[in-house]
Amino acid sequence: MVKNAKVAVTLGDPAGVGPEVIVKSLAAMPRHERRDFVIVGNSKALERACRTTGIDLRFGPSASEDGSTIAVDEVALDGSLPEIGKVSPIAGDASVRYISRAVELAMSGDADVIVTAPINKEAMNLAGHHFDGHTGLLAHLTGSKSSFMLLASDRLNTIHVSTHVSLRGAIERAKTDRVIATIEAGHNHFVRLGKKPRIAVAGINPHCGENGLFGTEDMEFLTPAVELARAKGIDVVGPISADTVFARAYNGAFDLVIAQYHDQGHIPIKLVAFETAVNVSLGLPIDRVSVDHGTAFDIAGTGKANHANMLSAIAYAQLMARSPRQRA
Ligand SMILES: NC(=O)c1ccc[n+]([C@@H]2O[C@H](COP(=O)([O-])OP(=O)(O)OC[C@H]3O[C@@H](n4cnc5c(N)ncnc54)[C@H](O)[C@@H]3O)[C@@H](O)[C@H]2O)c1
Ligand SMILES: N[C@H](C(=O)O)[C@H](O)COP(=O)(O)O
Repeated sequence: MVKNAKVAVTLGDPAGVGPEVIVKSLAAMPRHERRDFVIVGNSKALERACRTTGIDLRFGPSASEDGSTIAVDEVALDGSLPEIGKVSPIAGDASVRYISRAVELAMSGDADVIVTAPINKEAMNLAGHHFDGHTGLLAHLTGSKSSFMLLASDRLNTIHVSTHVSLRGAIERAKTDRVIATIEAGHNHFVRLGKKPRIAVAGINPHCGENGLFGTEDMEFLTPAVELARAKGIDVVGPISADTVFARAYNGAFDLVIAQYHDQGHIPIKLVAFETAVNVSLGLPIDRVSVDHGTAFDIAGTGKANHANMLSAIAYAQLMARSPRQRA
């Protein structure tokens, strides 16, 4: 068991609210706990966030014993510090290189877990890094065949069969094999955290297609996936109509809902737990937890960004670091 988990926190897009929520979170924790963190990014961006928020923190290449200096693993910007609140390829490129460096730390054992501040996907793609977000990029960097996005909160958890694709693409992806793989990834995660989860699969069509009246995908692909997963000993039911399954889970009937596409799972979670829900990447050889909000360019540089979500991500990351992975 890891005692004091070493947490690598990536800065996110330096033009967004990432640096602000990081410095606010560090300032909110007892000084000695700051020794467990290394920020992967640029001190200049952190210092700017300190000025914005009126926070007094010191950064250096390594943490001091008493936690008064916070460790920064410097990743040089390819240009000057990007302007706050603007999409920029320099910021997009930097945000990818922070993640890449954090993966090196995690793969080598120099970090137990990665916590990520938000990146801007437009900026990342403008810089020539053609990924759909952290989840796909992390799969690429770790040589993983697939990765899954879990959104976790106190009363509602949902893992997605697909995420950053068009609705048309999502329907194409909601096939039996992929649904089973998603059920298994979610199941294994909960088992790792010490719980045998009760899982519900959300239908893809209105009322699960109503026996083919509104589409046949539920009976063709989702019902067999549930049957096959049950045969593997997983406590899973469905498909259940997506308009009610999240409310039932929120009220305690299920520990995890399998969402068929991005917004099906994201809307309910962000509605009930925008401040506290965290985004967890599953199916990778390393652990990564993130805030569930984005770069919020509309408020970046104002000091208004709420850091509660970053604190939740850090707490969930520490929980994962204390929970050993199951051997295959
Ligand atoms: N973890 C991530 O890296 C992540 C997550 C979500 C979105 N994104 C990316 O962020 C960019 C902007 O996305 P968006 O505009 O759809 O969503 P967003 O979460 O950045 O903003 C949505 C709304 O929530 C507010 N908000 C967000 N974070 C807040 C905070 N900490 N405190 C107070 N208010 C906050 C914003 O001001 C805005 O009004 C996109 O490129 C998107 O892909 C990244
Ligand atoms: N859909 C994610 C969310 O809202 O939390 C977000 O875009 C981040 O995705 P990645 O973790 O793949 O960057």
